[in-house]
Amino acid sequence: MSGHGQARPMTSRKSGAIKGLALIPGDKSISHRALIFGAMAVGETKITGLLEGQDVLDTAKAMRAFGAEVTRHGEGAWSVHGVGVGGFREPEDVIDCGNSGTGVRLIMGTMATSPITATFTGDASLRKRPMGRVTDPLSMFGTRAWGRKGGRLPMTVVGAADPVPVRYALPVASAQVKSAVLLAGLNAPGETVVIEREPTRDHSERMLVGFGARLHVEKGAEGHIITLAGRPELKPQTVAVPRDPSSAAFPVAAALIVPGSDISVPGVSQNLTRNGLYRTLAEMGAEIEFLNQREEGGEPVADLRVRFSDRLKGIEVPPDRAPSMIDEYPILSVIAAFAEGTTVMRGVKELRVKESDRIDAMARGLEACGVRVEEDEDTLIVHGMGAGGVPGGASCAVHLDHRIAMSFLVCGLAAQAPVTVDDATPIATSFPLFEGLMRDLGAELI
Ligand SMILES: O=C(O)C1=C[C@@H](OP(=O)(O)O)[C@@H](O)[C@H](O)C1
Ligand SMILES: C=C(OP(=O)(O)O)C(=O)O
Repeated sequence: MSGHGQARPMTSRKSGAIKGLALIPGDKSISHRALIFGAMAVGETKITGLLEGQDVLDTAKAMRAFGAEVTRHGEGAWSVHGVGVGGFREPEDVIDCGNSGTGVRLIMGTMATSPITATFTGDASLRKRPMGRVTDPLSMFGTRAWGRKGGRLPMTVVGAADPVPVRYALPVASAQVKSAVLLAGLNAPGETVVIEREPTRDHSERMLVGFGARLHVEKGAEGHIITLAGRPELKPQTVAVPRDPSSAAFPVAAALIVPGSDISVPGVSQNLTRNGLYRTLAEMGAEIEFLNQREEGGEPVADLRVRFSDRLKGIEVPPDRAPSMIDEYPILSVIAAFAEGTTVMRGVKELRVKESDRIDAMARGLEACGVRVEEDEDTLIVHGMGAGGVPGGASCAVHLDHRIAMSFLVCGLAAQAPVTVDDATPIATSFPLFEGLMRDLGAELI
């Protein structure tokens, strides 16, 4: 959906207690991967709990364009008839990944070692994001790519006809780059090795093993050394997608800051490479219980019980925790505004290359809401005003960024005066049920 429709402003205002059961949709990262790995397997992969957000729907469309048969059977129930590793056909038209960095980067990796050419584009947000971080390592396989200045979309990628395997140490902590290189390595002969100094979300590694690839991870002085044997036959799987901890963060935050709240959020992934926000909230004194901890669909999950927490305290978030909560800094900065004391978030410069510059978007919006904020290239500092202490009464710019929109709408539920976002439509990329789910819990969204 590279054409962005009409902006739809939305306002949230001080609400009564947030109460009830919050059934969060499927994890976005795992949903993209279920479709892509399913397309690389021989036979039929069955998926339940797939996130039907626009980002994932764009990946489904792309997989069809490369030759896989992708079918929706009912809500969250999908199947993919894969074409096998190296079986992608050349798409007849431009691949439009909409708003999704994960979609475009993983798909570029997947086609990079097949003798086909594809041109990728996206919406105005995605066209600003750097693709060189993916096309640089892909060039080591023999792939060529031409894009706009600064390695921006639209970009044409010519897959390597005769790929060679690669050994690559990630210069940024990015699961998208790691996954793109591993996906390219699937169709290269020999062993492809990716080294990551700081661990990032490990869904690709877990799922590749599940689909039958030979992949192992060693923990050495350099970090994680991930070795993948090329040209496996991937076997179709049944994938049960767990609920998304990044989406869960929004109703969780609302419950923490709105007086009297008490919600249950069942089956949320607590994968250690994803649950940094929840560890941080525990340190801030949030009243969250992690009940019935168990495994579902190969992921550790827990049922969360979250209550209003009037004594949240600001903390220093350890910078090495950043990769495990990278998408949660916008909502954490809202929670921090309702805490007592200062919350310091360092080592977060990757936030500047997301759907928007998230440090800038949060700093400007929080300031407009009356919160004192400091920032530098790699840091965001929020001076908390305590429970009920945020004035609000502002209009915040979303910059085509779903997480910025949801963060400020949550802020308005506990601020003294309503908060408006200039465009709520991007929320549909990751959490199309947000508005209805939040209203059912008692949130006043207008
Ligand atoms: O691999 C993934 O599914 C994702 C990785 C992260 O991006 P980076 O790899 O750019 O850190 C994250 O921000 C994004 O929402 C999803
Ligand atoms: C950064 C995000 O997604 P992507 O990179 O896939 O656009 C996100 O969902 O917060």
